[in-house]
Amino acid sequence: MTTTVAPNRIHIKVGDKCEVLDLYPGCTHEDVRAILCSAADMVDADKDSLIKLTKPDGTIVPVSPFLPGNTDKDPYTLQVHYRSRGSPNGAGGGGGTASPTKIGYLEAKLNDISKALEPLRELQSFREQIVSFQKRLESAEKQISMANLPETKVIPKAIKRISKIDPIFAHQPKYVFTDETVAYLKQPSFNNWQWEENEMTALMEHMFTELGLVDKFKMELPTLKRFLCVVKDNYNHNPFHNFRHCFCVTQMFYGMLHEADLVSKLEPIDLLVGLISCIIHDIDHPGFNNAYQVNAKTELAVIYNDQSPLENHHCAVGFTILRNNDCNIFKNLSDKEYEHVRKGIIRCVLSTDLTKHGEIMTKFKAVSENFNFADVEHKAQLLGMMVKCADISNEARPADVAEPWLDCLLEEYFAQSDREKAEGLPVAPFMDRDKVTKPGAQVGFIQFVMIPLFENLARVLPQLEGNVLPQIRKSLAYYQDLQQKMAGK
Ligand SMILES: Nc1nc2c(ncn2[C@@H]2O[C@@H]3COP(=O)(O)O[C@H]3[C@H]2O)c(=O)[nH]1
Ligand SMILES: [Mg+2]
Ligand SMILES: [Zn+2]
Repeated sequence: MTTTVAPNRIHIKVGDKCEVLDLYPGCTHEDVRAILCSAADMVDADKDSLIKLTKPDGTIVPVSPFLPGNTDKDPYTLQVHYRSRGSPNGAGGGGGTASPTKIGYLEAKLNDISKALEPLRELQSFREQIVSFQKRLESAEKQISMANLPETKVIPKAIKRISKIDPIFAHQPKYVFTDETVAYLKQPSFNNWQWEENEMTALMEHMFTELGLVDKFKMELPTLKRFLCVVKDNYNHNPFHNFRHCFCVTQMFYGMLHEADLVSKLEPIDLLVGLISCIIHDIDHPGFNNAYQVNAKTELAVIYNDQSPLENHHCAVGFTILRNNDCNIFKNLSDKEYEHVRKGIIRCVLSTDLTKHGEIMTKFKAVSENFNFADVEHKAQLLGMMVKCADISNEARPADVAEPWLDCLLEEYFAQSDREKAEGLPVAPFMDRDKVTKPGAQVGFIQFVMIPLFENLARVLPQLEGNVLPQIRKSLAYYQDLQQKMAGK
């Protein structure tokens, strides 16, 4: 007997027209995006374009293969905005012919641009400092090349990229979040997909204020905003290792702090270490992992002698941004506090290299036997474990939030393995599009990496057994079941 699986039927409104779309089981996040773009006659929209679906009551619906079905009485409204790499903030009219609204839009834009030019003056001296810094670096480089060495840039990209400061940030809209949103932000089930980049930076800014870090460390709000904005601009537009991943990791860390009532058990300085570690932990990720860096003998592998080149780079880029006075949220810390914060952040970010996983797990198991919140070393280990958990926490979220992340991860993995094949480099089986299936990628990862890691952390934070571990076990059961079905059992 054959059974046909019914598609999920959704009704959407694009401008004046109504469309009926069928989403078949097994379709991916990318498939859904492609179907929606074609319904909006914008087949050339790329993965950076913004797709927004709203219910008739204005609620935003996350674009995912799990879109709830609806009827022609309550169609979703679909908007697609082109977003090119050149305009990462995504402003755009979405093409179309010039109309009075379009002219109004252009006029408003013109106003925005002229306003945006004001802070340029403010930034002028900052730029001059960067230029003089760059000159000094260039002369240092020249001295190296005087010895007729090949032209190797010994300076991490970070230092050049910091010039990517966008003067427009100062005129970004002010966001006011509802009580419901700020309470939801503390939940591990928070849905990241409905927020745009500027909204995510504003949510992160809220975390600093809510945790009392702005007051405690006398942070100036414009400096904090600038720091977050520069961090955002220094994340690359990779399928997975992008600013949205940074936001998710930070939000899960923040969620765990609240879930386990750590705000009262840790010192503000510990919260600061954890939060900044999450924020910078994958900054300027090139989309190719450490194995690729080492095998391809890239600049990063050479600079860092094959020792966690990416994690070292993320740290270096983060601290290069912080060194800049206009972004330095640590400027009012005492020397002792700064030293502690820097050491803690370096340790947390380096702990996200999964090749260090076994060692970190064993050490934490030992301290968890008699964990002491007054012990500095114990707390440093706890923070490292929390950042690691947050980093791999996608499957601790509801399925409709987690699954698109798996598509993103596999897209990045496949791009790497394709390149490795083309360059004749070793290919890891878990990245090979000819060998990987979605359940195959998740079952082992959840069973042998995620669950033992979260269970280890739950020895000290038992509250994770309540809201976080059950969802991870549910994801494991889902993928185990899918794996069996695919094997025809
Ligand atoms: N298979 C699998 N790997 C993951 C998942 N989440 C994170 N990872 C991997 O774990 C790594 C942790 O550090 P990174 O974020 O740099 O890169 C991450 C991915 O390579 C997941 O859900 N499934
Ligand atoms: Mg990483
Ligand atoms: Zn990460």
